[in-house]
Amino acid sequence: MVSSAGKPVIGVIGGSGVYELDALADKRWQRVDSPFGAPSDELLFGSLDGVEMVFLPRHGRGHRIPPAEVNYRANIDALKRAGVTDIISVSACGSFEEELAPGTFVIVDQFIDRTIDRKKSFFGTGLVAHISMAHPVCPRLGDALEAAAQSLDIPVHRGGTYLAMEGPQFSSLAESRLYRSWDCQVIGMTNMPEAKLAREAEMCYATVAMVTDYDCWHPDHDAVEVATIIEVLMKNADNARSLVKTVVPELKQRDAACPGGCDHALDNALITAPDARDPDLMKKLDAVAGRVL
Ligand SMILES: CSC[C@H]1O[C@H](OP(=O)(O)O)[C@H](O)[C@@H]1O
Ligand SMILES: Nc1ncnc2[nH]cnc12
Repeated sequence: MVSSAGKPVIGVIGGSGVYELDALADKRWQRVDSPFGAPSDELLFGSLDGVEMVFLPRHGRGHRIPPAEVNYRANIDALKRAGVTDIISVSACGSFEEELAPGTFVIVDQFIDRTIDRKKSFFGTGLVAHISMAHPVCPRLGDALEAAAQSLDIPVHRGGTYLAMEGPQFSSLAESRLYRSWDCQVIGMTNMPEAKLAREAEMCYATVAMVTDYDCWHPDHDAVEVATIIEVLMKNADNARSLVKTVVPELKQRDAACPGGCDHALDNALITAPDARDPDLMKKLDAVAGRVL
């Protein structure tokens, strides 16, 4: 089993507007099957500065899949099967704070999950697991992303809460105000259950939430529309590409296991007695939970 103390394999999940990773050398798209169904697309394998990389467009090439229909379990399972140790999630988001203007990259550190119609766990009847989500973002990945953004002079903000909404419709004004009153900093539709599943799969996970709009609460800005998001994303695409190119070499060598314990998340999580476990489910979990099964 791959350990995050050794050589990392960096996965990038590309959100809206990010459907390729041009910078990769020796690129090849390859199908990876998962017992949890079909991932959003083939995986793009390659390397960057000698580091093995795997890219997956979250909504598929051409943006075919809406946020609630993304098979998050298949995506995370496929990345795990591909050997990925660390996931950088690149996501568009709306901002709830004046200071987090469009173009800002927010390295969030918390999530509130308001999604309602998604499969949120690899585990279930026959093998029950309860992992900790107290600190859902990998501190080592977050540090590296923050430092890389600073070195590139990209406006970056460390920390903040990402409200994951169900969508696909954007929020009403009342909802937008409610989330602001909850002290959320940004909003999107995809990072949950993605972050939960990455943790269950013992992978380091961090989000670069790229602010594209002020949702609909700001008196001086129009309510968010897809056209605005794409316009801002196009302007930020170079920054996103540069960030990935800069951060990956920094993640190359590591002397220790994940300081946040992401790579041992299942150590104390399984509660089902060994003789009560479902062999079929255990088989499906060979990649996600193989280390502890
Ligand atoms: C294209 S507008 C809304 C869409 O954009 C964000 O997607 P992603 O997180 O994959 O960048 C947002 O969450 C919505 O899914
Ligand atoms: N305002 C917003 N709400 C939800 N998802 C988004 N993605 C980008 N902007 C968004």
